Amino acid sequence: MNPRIEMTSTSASPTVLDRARLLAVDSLGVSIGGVELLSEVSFSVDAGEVVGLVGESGSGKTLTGLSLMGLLPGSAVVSGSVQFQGKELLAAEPEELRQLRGNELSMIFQEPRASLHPARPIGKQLLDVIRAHEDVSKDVARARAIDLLSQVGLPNPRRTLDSYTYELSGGMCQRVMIAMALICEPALLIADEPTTALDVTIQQQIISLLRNLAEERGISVVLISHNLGVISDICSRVVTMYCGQVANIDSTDGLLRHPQHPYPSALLQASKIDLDKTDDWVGIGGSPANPANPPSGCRFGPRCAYRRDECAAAIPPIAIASTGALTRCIRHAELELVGVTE
Ligand SMILES: Nc1ncnc2c1ncn2[C@@H]1O[C@H](COP(=O)(O)OP(=O)(O)OP(=O)(O)O)[C@@H](O)[C@H]1O
Repeated sequence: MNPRIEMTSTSASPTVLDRARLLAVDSLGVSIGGVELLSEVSFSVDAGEVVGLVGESGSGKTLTGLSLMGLLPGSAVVSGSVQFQGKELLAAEPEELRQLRGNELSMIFQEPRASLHPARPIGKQLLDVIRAHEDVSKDVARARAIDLLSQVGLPNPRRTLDSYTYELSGGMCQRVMIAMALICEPALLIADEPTTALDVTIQQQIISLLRNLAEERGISVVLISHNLGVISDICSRVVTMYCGQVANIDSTDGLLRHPQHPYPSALLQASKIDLDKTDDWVGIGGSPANPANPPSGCRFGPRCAYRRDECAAAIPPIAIASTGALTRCIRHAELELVGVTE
């Protein structure tokens, strides 16, 4: 069963897309089991751009990624608009989506081992995918697999082809997954916590691999991560999510130095981030709001040090701050929020 699509009248209207704009998400909403897990999610990604998607656990990052891939559970009810290369994905037929996933869109996940078959050599798995996409002989596919594995920096691609996942480290498995994602030469790669399961040195190698893919091959990346060090290393813009909504969108530099929303500011303060290291957000006081029972008005309100009564009156609309950031805070103009202190 495919997710049910409810097109909203505003978002279904044609949008003139910038030539460089690859993805435009407009008022995306996702409900599962009657609970609105994503609402009013809007952001865009340009060609060759690396955009970070950050927020605490349960804020809706993975659901957003899965929505872009058309991989939501069949029980999901989806609304809004997701335009990719000018095409409305939410109205696409399942076969069309499968084609797009096979060619233009790829996603990699936190646990690369879980995405690979434990009892089949890596080479066979790669060859299967290559030959599903390209009508080529086994020998040509094998040569392509070796080339892909060396492109992602695996030192001995021939040996890797004959290896099983248990013989490879987590970092090597993630490189194999990235190689697999590159088979179709995607325009957009969604990387969901791709380094979380890896140790710090390997994290940095995978991140520089993703950066090279964006810089040298023009592949756009949506990087989902808890790790602000990783985000600041590679992303030009950051979408901060809270309780199924976008709280803030800013350039990475703007977010780190002059945040325009109390939520990312609090996260930055709590993390005591050192931009030269890959520190995690350590979390802030209180528990994240539950999308099944969200607070009225601003969803971050109950945890916000700057809360006023009017914050609970209505969900704040997204406003443009003087810095150019987009923020869902009615008080942004009067607050002097602190980012990373140097
Ligand atoms: N299939 C599902 N059915 C019901 N609820 C779901 C489903 N998938 C996700 N959720 C809920 O949707 C919300 C957002 O989940 P999501 O996985 O997108 O968060 P996240 O920001 O990616 O968190 P994490 O960093 O822990 O992966 C959570 O409250 C989660 O429990």
